[in-house]
Amino acid sequence: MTTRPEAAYSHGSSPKTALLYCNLGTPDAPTPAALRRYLAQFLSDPRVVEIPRLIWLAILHGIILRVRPAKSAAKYASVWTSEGSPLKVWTEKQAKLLQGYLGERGHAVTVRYAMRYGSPSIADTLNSLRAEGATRILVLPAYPQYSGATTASVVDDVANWALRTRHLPELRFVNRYHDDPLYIAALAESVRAHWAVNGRPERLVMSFHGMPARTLALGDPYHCECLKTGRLLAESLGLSKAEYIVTFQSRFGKAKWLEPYTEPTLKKLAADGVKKVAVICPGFSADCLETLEEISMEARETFLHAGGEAFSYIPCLNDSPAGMRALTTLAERHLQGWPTLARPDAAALQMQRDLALAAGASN
Ligand SMILES: C=CC1=C(C)c2cc3[nH]c(cc4nc(cc5[nH]c(cc1n2)c(C)c5CCC(=O)O)C(CCC(=O)O)=C4C)c(C)c3C=C
Ligand SMILES: [Fe+2]
Ligand SMILES: [Fe+2]
Repeated sequence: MTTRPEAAYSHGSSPKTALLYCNLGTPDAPTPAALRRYLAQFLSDPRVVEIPRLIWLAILHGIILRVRPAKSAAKYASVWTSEGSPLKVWTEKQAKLLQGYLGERGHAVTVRYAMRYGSPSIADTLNSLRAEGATRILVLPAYPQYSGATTASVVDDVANWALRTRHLPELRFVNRYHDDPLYIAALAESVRAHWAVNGRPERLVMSFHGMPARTLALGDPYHCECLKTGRLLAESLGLSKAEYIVTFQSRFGKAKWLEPYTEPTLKKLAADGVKKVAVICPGFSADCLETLEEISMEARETFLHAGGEAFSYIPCLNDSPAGMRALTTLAERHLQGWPTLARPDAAALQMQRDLALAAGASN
């Protein structure tokens, strides 16, 4: 093992705490070439595609990377903004806000964001944080529900960086926040705000990113955590079992994925006479291709085409104050014991306010 060269150790530097907010990653541009680079890195991750390596690499390079980049690029082009990919724009904004909210609560913490695939990479960002003197780093993956393909893959990447690093910071990881009361309250608030404008639907469809069905039998808690988020959100909104449904989207490949699938469910709802639905994607911390194109464009079209009359999409938490407060309190909980507090009174007061808010929302 060779570690990369690092600055000489200097005595007496004060400890510094940082937070690394990690999201999935996105292509640099909505072009086939950028998509090819992004998909090659993403789909070569053995956490993401768990089929025998040699067979998979032959399929990936022989077929998928020849066909998919152009198709995906066209989809990305339909959601691309003047500032770039929505996922990156939101993730960057969330990291800035998180730094601000933590600061307001009296915490001196440097917050950065990184992407598991593409840029800025986790390794580069960890190197910069170390160069800036970070001695303790809390890694917060932007995934409310744990899965091997997402959360564990972030941990792999950090561990790979650690293998090449001599002077390691103290490291902590957030594994999940699928049942966090403030996260659920933030989702519920976004649904209520949406209903206030668009009216109540006959069904609330909660669509989560899918995973191969076999991962459930292999011990991945993702499916259970999605269902729990769905149940808690429904309880918080006072919805009966008949008024909501949890579904799984973004199936990739021919294998069976977690069911029920989102689009066929919407088709069936329309065929059964349901005229008005609202769709929320609680597993995505920020709007991205999968929500803006697959749900708000494609799934809408499917539902309306099948006889539905009103389809509304409820945006992700993005930079909403309630969502940001949930992330901030989550970070605070995981930072405990690390002396980050410049103003302990401010943090304690805010935490009390948030807990009171969550208690109010769940009543
Ligand atoms: C939120 C959790 C996610 C899980 C679980 C997940 C699993 C997973 N994804 C693929 C394949 C693709 N996903 C793609 C995009 C994408 N996936 C997530 C999140 C999860 N994926 C997000 C947030 C995004 C959007 C990224 C963006 O740039 O906006 C794509 C790329 C797009 C495309 O070509 O369709 C692929 C491919 C697999 C195989 C998988 C399961 C284990
Ligand atoms: Fe995905
Ligand atoms: Fe389950």
